[in-house]
Amino acid sequence: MAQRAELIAMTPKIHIAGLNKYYGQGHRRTQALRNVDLEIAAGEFVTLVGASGCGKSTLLRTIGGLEEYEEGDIACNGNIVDGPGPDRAMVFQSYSLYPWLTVTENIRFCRKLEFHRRNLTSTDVEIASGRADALIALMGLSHVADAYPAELSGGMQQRVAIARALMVRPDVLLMDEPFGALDAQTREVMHDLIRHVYLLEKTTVVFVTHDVEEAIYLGQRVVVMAPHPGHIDSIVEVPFGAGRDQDLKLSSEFTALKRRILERIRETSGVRTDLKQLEKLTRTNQA
Ligand SMILES: Nc1ncnc2c1ncn2[C@@H]1O[C@H](COP(=O)(O)OP(=O)(O)OP(=O)(O)O)[C@@H](O)[C@H]1O
Repeated sequence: MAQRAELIAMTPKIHIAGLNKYYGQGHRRTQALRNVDLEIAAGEFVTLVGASGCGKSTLLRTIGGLEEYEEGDIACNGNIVDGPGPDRAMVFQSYSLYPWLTVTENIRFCRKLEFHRRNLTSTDVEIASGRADALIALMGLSHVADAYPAELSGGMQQRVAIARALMVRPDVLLMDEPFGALDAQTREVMHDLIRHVYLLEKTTVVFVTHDVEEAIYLGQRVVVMAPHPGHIDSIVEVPFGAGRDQDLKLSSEFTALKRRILERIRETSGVRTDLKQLEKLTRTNQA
């Protein structure tokens, strides 16, 4: 099997070089990302972790074309990213479904818009309907296909949002803390579901999370980001193969990796220093 470096050389799905990103103007201008270099191969599952404010969402949104960038390059399939496109679908923590449409209608909706735009034929529409039905089955939504979002649990709503994102057969699925609002049990189910879908659809996935366990369980590589300004601190290869189950999280190899990444996030977040300063301040005030 080809090594990752060879894969990237053959098919660099996402290429990021020298990316600097700023927010605001004048004296309010702040740098959110500094000199980010990252290459992601076709079919890779990469997770982004790091302390709050280190630029995970900014990086993801910039890849998605939702944020402009001033310096550096981002390319998807060799094409410079200068806005959103059907090659990159996004899934957010909030499900952002259309409340007045059923599950099936939500999933078909954006594809319908595309048909209108591109003036496609009824055969294309039929093919899309088949795709929608397949995704509904794949995501375990068949029994709620005619329900409205308000009638579904959070986990179910997120399944609909993922199915909708997959509807356009994106090359890259960009996920911003998609399971952040779900309870622990539902998250576990969603982890196994998203891995199953990923292996089946062979999509490239970039996934932002606060949860290091989630990042290791899902990813082939974990990109650890650090703040002030946001940058890539290190990239950790996950040594586990495609066949993963929940018991993996209990293995010593998994917990050691988790400890290593958590330690790195603590080191780079500055929280430890802040606590020390706070202790010092408290002692001074008490003296
Ligand atoms: N629209 C915006 N305008 C100005 N500054 C912003 C904006 N969005 C993000 N920032 C700043 O950019 C930096 C990176 O934010 P970002 O949300 O990307 O970090 P994050 O790692 O995703 O954080 P979290 O884990 O808390 O969601 C932060 O300092 C944040 O305050």
